[in-house]
Amino acid sequence: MEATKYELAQIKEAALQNNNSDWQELAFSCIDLTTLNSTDTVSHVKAFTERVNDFENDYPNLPNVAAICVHPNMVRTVKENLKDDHVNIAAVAGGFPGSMSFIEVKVKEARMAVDYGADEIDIVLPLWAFLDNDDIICREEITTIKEAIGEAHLKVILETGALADSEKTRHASMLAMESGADFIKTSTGKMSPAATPDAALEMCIAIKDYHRKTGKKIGFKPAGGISTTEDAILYLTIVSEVLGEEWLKPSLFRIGASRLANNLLSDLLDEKIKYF
Ligand SMILES: O=C[C@H](O)COP(=O)(O)O
Repeated sequence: MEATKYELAQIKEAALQNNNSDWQELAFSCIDLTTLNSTDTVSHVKAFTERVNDFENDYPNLPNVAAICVHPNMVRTVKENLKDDHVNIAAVAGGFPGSMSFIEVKVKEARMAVDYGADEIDIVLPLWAFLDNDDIICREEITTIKEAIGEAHLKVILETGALADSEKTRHASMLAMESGADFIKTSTGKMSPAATPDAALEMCIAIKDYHRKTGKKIGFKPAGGISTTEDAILYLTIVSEVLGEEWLKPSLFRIGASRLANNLLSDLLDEKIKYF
């Protein structure tokens, strides 16, 4: 089986070697800077967006983050305030984080987020169906939401911490990609375990298999609990080892994180920084 070709222990060794400023900058440029708290307010999201606007002036030698990721009702605030055209707006939708709603509501929520300005929509695989082996419902939901959001990119969160084994992770990955996911994402960040290197490895192998079969390049987004530079470089290294350097760019790799940016920045600039 393919998985045996990749030894996590060796990838971890390679990640130690990769932990330099080039890789740290690359990791920073792939961040979906996330605020997904139930206490998020319009004023908080506005201030959060303004930090991203200011970043280019404050750190002209560094790339900005790839996207700001918020709840769907906060998309409008980001859209009204975001000045950097290169930073995308991502919204979680579809009954995030549980996916426990009606398909009609999920579609409407995802579509409304796009109408308010989201470039990317992050939905959760309906685990309530997947864990009952009801692939048909899962495929229908993803396909329907994909169709409803038009040109916006769709990320499907597998919530790998809820999947029993690597086979399930591989199966969920394939199902999501076959149903129209532009990215597959590990976790919501709302349950434990969240992102893990083992799940990331399985998902990257599935992306590679899918690319071999179809020629389509699907992106990968580890998210949930990723807060240190070392974590970020490890996920980049997994992608590099399995999928190759071609995947090491924001169009095919993101890290969803609420706490990582300050730590990466601190390591890049060699001083403790709390910017975001
Ligand atoms: O989608 C992104 C995650 O919710 C972020 O999780 P985190 O707050 O643990 O970094």
